[in-house]
Parts: sequence; structure tokens; C-alpha cells
Amino acid sequence: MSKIVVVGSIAMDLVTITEQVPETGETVFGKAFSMVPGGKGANQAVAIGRLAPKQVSMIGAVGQDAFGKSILDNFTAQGVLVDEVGTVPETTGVAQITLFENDNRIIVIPGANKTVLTDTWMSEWDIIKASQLVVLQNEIPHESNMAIAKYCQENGIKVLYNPGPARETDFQMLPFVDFITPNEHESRMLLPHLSLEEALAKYPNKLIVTLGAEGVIFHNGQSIERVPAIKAEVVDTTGAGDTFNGAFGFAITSGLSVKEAIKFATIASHLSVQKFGAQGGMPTLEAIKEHEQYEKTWYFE
Ligand SMILES: Nc1ncnc2c1ncn2[C@@H]1O[C@H](COP(=O)(O)OP(=O)(O)OP(=O)(O)O)[C@@H](O)[C@H]1O
Ligand SMILES: [K+]
Repeated sequence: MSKIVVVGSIAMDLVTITEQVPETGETVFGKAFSMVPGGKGANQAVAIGRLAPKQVSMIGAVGQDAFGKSILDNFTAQGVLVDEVGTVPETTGVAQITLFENDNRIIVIPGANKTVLTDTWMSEWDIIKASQLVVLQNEIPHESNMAIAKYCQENGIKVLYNPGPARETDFQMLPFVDFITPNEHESRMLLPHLSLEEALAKYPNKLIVTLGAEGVIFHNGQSIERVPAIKAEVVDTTGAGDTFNGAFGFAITSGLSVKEAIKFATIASHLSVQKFGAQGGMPTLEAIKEHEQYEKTWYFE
């Protein structure tokens, strides 16, 4: 049984780099292509697997195709347990990403991720019940997230909810989760009637807003606190948020306080932006321990 369960999306990212984008009916030559495992759920599970091999289980689904097989192999290589990843008669989730002129165009095909529905669950609930923390995002149906969060609350299991991409229903999750980690845009969508300061004060040690290169802001129960990002030679910020969430969840289950867990996750995401791809730069625990901002008082089993 694993300490942490991630329920969420799994995808293959098909990345095309081009200097021209075709008009309707036109064909152009692109520059380069790469295929990398992605999906917010999968990325967060891999972030945890790197830090704590075999202490994280993924619940989700892939299709009966070559992408599905390759994704399962990747999970196993990264320390993520896959007993609860179903293979369903759909295509594996795919994100078709076109990068041009420092901008991107993305088409997401949810495919198998649409079938992550709790109505059919059996052993999945047992895995969750035996864990300490469940990590959720917004790339599986909202109804599934709601059912899981309610179950966790009834059974005393902590929930870390990363509400991305933002949905109008996100605020419904608030009473049932322990930590919610939107970025600035997602936090505005979550609580549109409150300023950032008001929102943070309303949910102390629970609402943790990530601000990209500006770091993280939260309320510690007494006042608003900011944990600055650590300056980095940035190669690719893709996956910074997923690394942050995975590392934060791992640190919380290891007994760190909210502020310490934020600091730990800040080191992890700082390391992650220095490598290409969402999963490419996710650090091991050893790599974090070598960082100058690692605190000697932090203890991991
Ligand atoms: N350029 C950067 N340099 C150093 N740290 C960074 C940088 N960008 C992000 N981070 C770290 O990663 C954390 C999460 O980043 P961010 O707020 O961009 O999340 P996000 O919007 O969910 O990211 P994404 O969707 O791109 O993965 C930040 O709080 C910060 O600690
Ligand atoms: K990266």
C-alpha cells in the first residue's frame, strides 16, 4: 500500500516545434518533434515517485494503444505504482502541442481520461483508504473529484487539490480538501469576489497560491507570508507547478509544516525548470538534499 495516491489525467504530449503554422488546406515543414509523457495527474505522480519510489499509486486510465504501454513503462521506471491504472477501449489521452514564436497552441484529446469515473470503482477505494494523502487536479471529471474528496474527508485522509485547468465548479471542492494550490489565474477564477489577500486570510494554511518566478503566497494563521522562488537558469518551466504539487504533498506526508513543505517544494520546482519537459527535471530526494537551501532539520524516512 502506498502513502500517497494521485487520481488524475494521463497523456502523451506530442510536441511539434515549427517556424510556420499551416493555414487551412496548407502543408508546411516543421523543425522538430518530440513525444513525452504528460498529463497533470501523471506528472504529479512522477514528481512523487522520483522523491519516494514505490510510495505513490496512480489511479487513472490509458488506452489500448502503443502510447498506453509506453506510459505504463515510464511510470514503473519512475517509481509510480500502476496496479490501479486501467486500460480501456479508448485512445490514450493526447496533448498535441505546437510551439512557434515563443508561443504555443495546444489541442487536448481527453480519451481514456474521460472514463475515470468513481461509480465503477472497487479496489480503488481500498487503496485510497490505506493512504495518507490523495492528490487531485482538474483533468478528470469534476464529479469524480467531488466523490473522492468527500470520501477522503469521511475517512480522515488528507486531500491536496491543484485546481488546474480552472473550472467554474472548483469552489465546490473547497470544504472537502485540506490544501488547494491554484496559480494566480486559477485563484482569481476560484474566488472571484475576493482580493488575493482576502482569499488567503479566509483559508489560512490551506490556500497556497503559486506565482511562477515570484514564488508562493499563503496565510500562516497570523499573517500573509511569501516564500520567494529560487533564481534559476531557466530551460523550460513546463511542469514547474506539477513538480511543486508533488513535492509539497510528499513533504506534508513526511511531517513537514505547511511553510516547510512550501520551501521544500520551492527547491524541487527550482530544480525542475532547469531541464526540458514536464517530467525531465523533476528531482530526486538526494538532489534536493544537496541544495544549499535544504534545511538540516527536515527528516525523511
Ligand atoms: N522561472 C522560475 N524560476 C524559479 N522557480 C520557478 C520559476 N517558475 C516557477 N517556479 C517555481 O515553481 C512554482 C510553481 O510555478 P507556477 O506558479 O508557474 O505554477 P503553474 O502555473 O501551475 O505552472 P505550470 O502550469 O507551468 O506547470 C513557483 O511557485 C516557483 O516556486
Ligand atoms: K521542466
